[in-house]
Amino acid sequence: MGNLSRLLKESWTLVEEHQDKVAGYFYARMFLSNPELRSLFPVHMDVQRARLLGAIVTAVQTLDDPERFDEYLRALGRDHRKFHVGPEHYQGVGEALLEALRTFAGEYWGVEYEQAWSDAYAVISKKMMAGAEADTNPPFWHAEVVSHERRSRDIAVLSLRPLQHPLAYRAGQYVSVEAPRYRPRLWRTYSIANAPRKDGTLDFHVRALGAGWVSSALVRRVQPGDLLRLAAPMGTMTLDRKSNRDVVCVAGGTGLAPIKALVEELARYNRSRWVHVFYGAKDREDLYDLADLEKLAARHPWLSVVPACSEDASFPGERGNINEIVARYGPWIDHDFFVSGSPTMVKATLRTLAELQVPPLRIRYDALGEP
Ligand SMILES: NC(=O)C1=CN([C@@H]2O[C@H](COP(=O)(O)OP(=O)(O)OC[C@H]3O[C@@H](n4cnc5c(N)ncnc54)[C@H](O)[C@@H]3O)[C@@H](O)[C@H]2O)C=CC1
Repeated sequence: MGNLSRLLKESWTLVEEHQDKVAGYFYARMFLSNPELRSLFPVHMDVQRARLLGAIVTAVQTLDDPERFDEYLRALGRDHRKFHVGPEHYQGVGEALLEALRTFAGEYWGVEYEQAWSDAYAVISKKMMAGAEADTNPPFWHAEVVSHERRSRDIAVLSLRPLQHPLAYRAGQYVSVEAPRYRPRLWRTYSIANAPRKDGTLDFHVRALGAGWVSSALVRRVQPGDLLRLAAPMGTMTLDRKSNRDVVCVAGGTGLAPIKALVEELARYNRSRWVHVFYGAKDREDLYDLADLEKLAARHPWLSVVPACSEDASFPGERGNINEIVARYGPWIDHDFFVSGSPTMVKATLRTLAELQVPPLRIRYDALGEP
């Protein structure tokens, strides 16, 4: 580990416990120096708070992996154009960040840490600005809801058509979505659930859960004809066309969305790679897209689908958490992996794959929901 990376990790432990407070302080400071930004960010900042801290933590943790760091930050810069964040704002943001860290780190904060964060922020902001500047797309797209289908009590599949400009993306990527009519200025990320289509339409799989305000509006209130807004595509969970290894996809719940897009993409050109999809849900009602997946498997002999339920004792198929099911079907030493689901599901699956000795470089996942 490099010295900078060590200093960042070390100093982060001083504030880690107070993440919420650091974020609150940071935003208050930033809006004080850039009041014009306040009206563009959500009234309730919780989601954005988590996102900022997630971004910092990811940047800090991936400093040893320059390529991932680079694309992640460029995408973050493009994504922030939706808040009209421009090059003139970055200095004030950096000052607010350092002040927030200094305030909450306590007596162990020192010159070395201050310098490390300042250097890291210089790299971060340069990459974010470069990403934003190179982006010739609009800061966000208006998209019309063309269909809305309830698939279970709290899951819906929506189809959207971007107006005016096409939205170019790669299968497996995700975008921030806003429902201005119902939840103005609140953006949440969702994966695009289909490979790019000629008519430009995009599918989303959404589950309304607890306090998920945007998700509950998307499931329970949004109707065909409504206008939503979408920001720049992000994420690195995409196919490597040069790989000829067989593929294993592990999906938990609506984490199926990007996996479905990848399978559709493979269906356009794949002839030689076996593709195994493990699809986990709590009960059979939650296997909301199984019928579609089975249709795809019937059409493509290289595709197999294994559904599993973790809380449905009479399900006539595999039962258990999806990572355990994957382990039962191995060995998987020579496969490419795609993993998508809740953060705890992703973690559990990564642990299982490590036990199965799958090389980490063959595993793709996006920490969606965290950053
Ligand atoms: N909607 C979207 O576009 C996307 C959603 N996601 C994320 O996927 C998640 C989906 O949530 P739900 O549908 O509520 O799924 P869920 O909580 O009902 O879980 C579905 C399955 O995932 C597995 N699982 C869950 N927790 C686990 C754990 N701790 N260890 C091992 N396996 C576990 C189990 O097999 C379970 O049956 C959300 O966190 C969402 O943020 C991820 C990518 C895209």
